[in-house]
Amino acid sequence: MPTCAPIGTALLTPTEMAEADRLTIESGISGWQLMSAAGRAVAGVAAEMVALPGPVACLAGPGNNGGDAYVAAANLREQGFAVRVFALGDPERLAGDAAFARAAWNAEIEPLAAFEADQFSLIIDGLFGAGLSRALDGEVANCVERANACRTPILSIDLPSGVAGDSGVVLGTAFKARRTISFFRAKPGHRLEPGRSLCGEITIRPIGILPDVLQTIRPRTFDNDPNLWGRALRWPADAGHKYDRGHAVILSGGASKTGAARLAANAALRAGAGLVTVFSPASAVLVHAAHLTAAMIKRCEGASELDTHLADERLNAFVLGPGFGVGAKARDAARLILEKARALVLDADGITSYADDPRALFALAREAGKKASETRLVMTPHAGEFKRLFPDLASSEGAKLEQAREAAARAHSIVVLKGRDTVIAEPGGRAAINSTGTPWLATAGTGDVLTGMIVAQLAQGTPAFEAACAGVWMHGKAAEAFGPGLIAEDLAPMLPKVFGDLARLMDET
Ligand SMILES: NC(=O)C1=CN([C@@H]2O[C@H](COP(=O)(O)OP(=O)(O)OC[C@H]3O[C@@H](n4cnc5c(N)ncnc54)[C@H](OP(=O)(O)O)[C@@H]3O)[C@@H](O)[C@H]2O)[C@H](O)CC1
Ligand SMILES: [K+]
Repeated sequence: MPTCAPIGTALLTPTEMAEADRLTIESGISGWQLMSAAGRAVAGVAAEMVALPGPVACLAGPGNNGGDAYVAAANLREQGFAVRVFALGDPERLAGDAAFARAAWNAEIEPLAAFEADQFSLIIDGLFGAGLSRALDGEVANCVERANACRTPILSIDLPSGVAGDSGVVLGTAFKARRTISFFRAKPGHRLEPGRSLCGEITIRPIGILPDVLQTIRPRTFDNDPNLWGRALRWPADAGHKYDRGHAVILSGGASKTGAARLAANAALRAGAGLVTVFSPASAVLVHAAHLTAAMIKRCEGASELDTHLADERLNAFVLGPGFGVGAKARDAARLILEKARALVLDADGITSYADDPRALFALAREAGKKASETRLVMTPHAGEFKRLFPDLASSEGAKLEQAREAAARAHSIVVLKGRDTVIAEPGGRAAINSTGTPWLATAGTGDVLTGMIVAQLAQGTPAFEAACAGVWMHGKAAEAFGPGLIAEDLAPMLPKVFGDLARLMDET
């Protein structure tokens, strides 16, 4: 099995980043050194975006984000660019490192009201970064809207001003940047929508903060990439056989709703489950038989037949929901599977079946987890399904990361809250934000395929959080590999390429 770096790529909230600064400064590197490095890095990216002599506008706010902008302005001037600085508030009131930075600029500072966006070849946004504390309004909001309305490219320092670093939520209004440069590690706001889209291309540069500080900070949020879960992923053993790779079961709906189960079944096989069986009502067995080849089919009419089949302990991971139908039959199936502490991916109708009594599901998940000493339930809701089980959490606007985290703790399960910025959260508080995928994934049946990719990892014995993360990542990578024109059936055939790339990536790390 390939090996991979043990820790994930951490995403730091503004509070954690401030702690990283503090610990670094404590170790002997000054705040001014950090700001100088940050400002120089900003100037470097700016010089990639605009030809000499510019002109370049630097917008400087009242805190250290503004400090970075003054350093960048001075550096660009040294390179020969024509630079004008526009400040929000009274620059005489800047304190600490930002006051040093203003002194280093040592030239005219104009008020923000004098800034005219269309007179420049580049705008550097140094109004607010990690210290954003409230909605943009008045003069600042007006300036942002004027800049967004013209075609001048914007380079944002740390975050587009107006985007909250911990959630990606827009407070009032925000710059729409062509590029964003941030330092040391990215923040959740760089990955979560709408922040992610407003950042444009993101560059993360080291500025002298020592990675060791992460041992003290112990971040809980990560990029969903193989650094996080690669070591935990099961690969076929050299002398292994198919039973070593688990037996996944997909529960099918009735005769007119069988496609979803087959999408999941084929994806589960391609994603590495040793065996896959579709449990089908009698009325749908022949429909499946006409389409399935490597996947097996077994009649399963209802609770008592399912109970009988569950006596076979090799059936270790299940998908329930896609095309299954909403109601007591789904609840009975989920209960039987979780009572036997088998791994369960619950999606679509399976989730909706618990809309009236989510706590019954959470209790089953808690007991299954206790019995197996590991999380057994993975839920894969989109925003609408999430709201059915967690109406109170869904009403807290925009804070997707915290919603998923809270839901996972409450439901004793892995919650995969889907979207362009899918969040995967576990009950213990660890969460990952996914960035793979393309807009073409917004098409019928792709969610069914995702359940197959996750159940395949569960069947092989990968722990539930890592199984969900890996499934989500692969799903996105498969879409990227296929490109435009994608439909759900195209995803599983891309997995051989995705696994090949993954193996190479992990060999390199
Ligand atoms: N390790 C690093 O990443 C480093 C980053 N650096 C840069 O520092 C900033 C963070 O600096 P900070 O001073 O903490 O915060 P900001 O500059 O982002 O903003 C704080 C000031 O802005 C005022 N504020 C906040 N929101 C608004 C608003 N909506 N309207 C008006 N004014 C606002 C805030 O006022 P308060 O009243 O809330 O106090 C502050 O005055 C980081 O983003 C990086 O760019 C360092 O250079 C080096 C290390
Ligand atoms: K900014």
